[in-house]
Amino acid sequence: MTSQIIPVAPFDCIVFGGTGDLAERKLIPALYQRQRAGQLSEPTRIIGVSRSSMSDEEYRAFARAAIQEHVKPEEIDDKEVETFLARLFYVPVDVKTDNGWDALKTLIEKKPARIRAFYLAVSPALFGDIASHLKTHGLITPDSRIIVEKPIGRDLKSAMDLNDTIGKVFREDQIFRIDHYLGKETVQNLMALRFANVLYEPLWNSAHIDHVQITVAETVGLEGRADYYDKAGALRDMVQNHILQLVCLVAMEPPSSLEANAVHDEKVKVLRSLQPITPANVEEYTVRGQYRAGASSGGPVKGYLDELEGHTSNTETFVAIKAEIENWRWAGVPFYLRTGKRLAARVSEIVVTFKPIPHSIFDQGAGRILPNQLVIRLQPDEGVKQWLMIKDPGPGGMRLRHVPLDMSFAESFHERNPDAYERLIMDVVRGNQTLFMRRDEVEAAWRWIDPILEGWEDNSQPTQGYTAGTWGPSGAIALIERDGRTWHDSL
Ligand SMILES: NC(=O)C1=CN([C@@H]2O[C@H](COP(=O)(O)OP(=O)(O)OC[C@H]3O[C@@H](n4cnc5c(N)ncnc54)[C@H](OP(=O)(O)O)[C@@H]3O)[C@@H](O)[C@H]2O)C=CC1
Ligand SMILES: O=C1O[C@H](COP(=O)(O)O)[C@@H](O)[C@H](O)[C@H]1O
Repeated sequence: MTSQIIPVAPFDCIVFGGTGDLAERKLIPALYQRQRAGQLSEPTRIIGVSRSSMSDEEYRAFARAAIQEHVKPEEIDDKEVETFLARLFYVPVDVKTDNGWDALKTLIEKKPARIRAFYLAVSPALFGDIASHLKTHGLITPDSRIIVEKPIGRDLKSAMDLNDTIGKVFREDQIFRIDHYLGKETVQNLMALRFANVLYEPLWNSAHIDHVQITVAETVGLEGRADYYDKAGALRDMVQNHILQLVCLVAMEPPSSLEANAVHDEKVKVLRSLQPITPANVEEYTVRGQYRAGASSGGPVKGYLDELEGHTSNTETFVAIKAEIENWRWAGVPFYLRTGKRLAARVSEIVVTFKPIPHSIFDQGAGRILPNQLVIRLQPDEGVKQWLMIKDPGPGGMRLRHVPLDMSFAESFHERNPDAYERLIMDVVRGNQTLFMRRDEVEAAWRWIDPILEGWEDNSQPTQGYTAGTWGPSGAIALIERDGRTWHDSL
């Protein structure tokens, strides 16, 4: 069975940074896929903006190459590509100056769609210039939206400044702060699993759950992003946003509806309930790592410092944290979080481990009774596995076995799984904020992250080396093993 695609209202998507990496790898392919799915209606336009001098035709050639490079060959339909490219326009603007804005305004107002989405795919340092020029040139209509990418700040103060800057020009309901993890299929399935079944909710608390693990492991290294990454590190790059958003979705109370504010309210409560990690206990609760030369599936790989070509750096490419949520539902249930680059496998998953049974009626010959586990796999092989104990089939007496009830989405559903950006951009056009971050969420996340950063700095906490292609530094293993638990084997 295929789900029905409902076209969205026509819109103008003005992509600042239209020639950058994000536009090339994610935004143009995502918009093309929505064209192919029949979701774009006339007269939707995509207007690329950056400093480079380029004609519309040259921008269309850039977009054609982006589609060829980043869309699977079997998903490239020449007719749809041509229809899509005809929607593309380009205006050179240096957003720091007044140059180019009049030309942009003329183009937008020539055949304006009611909905305008300004996508800021540029450095956050340019957000203020863009917002104020949009205002002074009268480009913001009541139906305009602005889409901002992470990083939203590098600490609480800078995040508040950025939010203030944008908030001077756009209403909160017009601001769409993207966290692409929220657009991933399985992340939304987590909501379905929790709130569309009666099975889990009665068990979803400290009486029945022993602990939760969230792993976001990557095999890639710096990928040419040293300038950004070395100033950010894994805590700012992945934990402040993606991982804390996953924590929120696992831990939040049932919202009264899927309406955006109802969901945001519950997520903010989780973030505010996170037990602070302070300079006094940061070494006990966190581990920082940095990869050294090693191997990946593609062969030998350089260490982080080699990739920086001679700079010294204490930036973490790996972080593990034991987080605790101080509320009735979760008191005493640790959330072990880990993320890193150049790890042993690319895998993102949430593992909920239930408590052991209170008493066994089986004799020793039945084997070990392992706790039930719910494994929600975000990527690759999206799906959910519920691990249970069952009897080994056959006449050989009572032997127990740990087996998964396996719901692999790829096997269960044969539809193409849209990329997170496809879903999120369409939600922007629909004006649906549910899968975006509200201002207070971003700031509450920084409020928890800032003392960790301060603690690392105050204690000069060094990064522990780990060999590329492994699961991170030994300290990360010790972090969980000293609580008598182990990391879930994600392979
Ligand atoms: N790449 C990714 O996968 C992700 C990126 N992000 C965020 O998105 C943003 C963009 O990232 P990315 O695409 O990688 O960056 P790039 O450096 O690849 O692209 C930057 C873009 O901004 C344009 N630009 C720079 N200065 C100006 C200016 N003064 N006026 C107008 N345009 C300008 C550049 O074009 P030109 O030089 O021609 O002006 C280019 O199109 C960053 O904030 C990044 O952190 C977030 C998540 C993922
Ligand atoms: O936001 C980011 O996410 C990517 C990982 O995203 P995924 O969808 O491929 O899991 C990460 O590589 C990057 O450093 C970070 O900025």
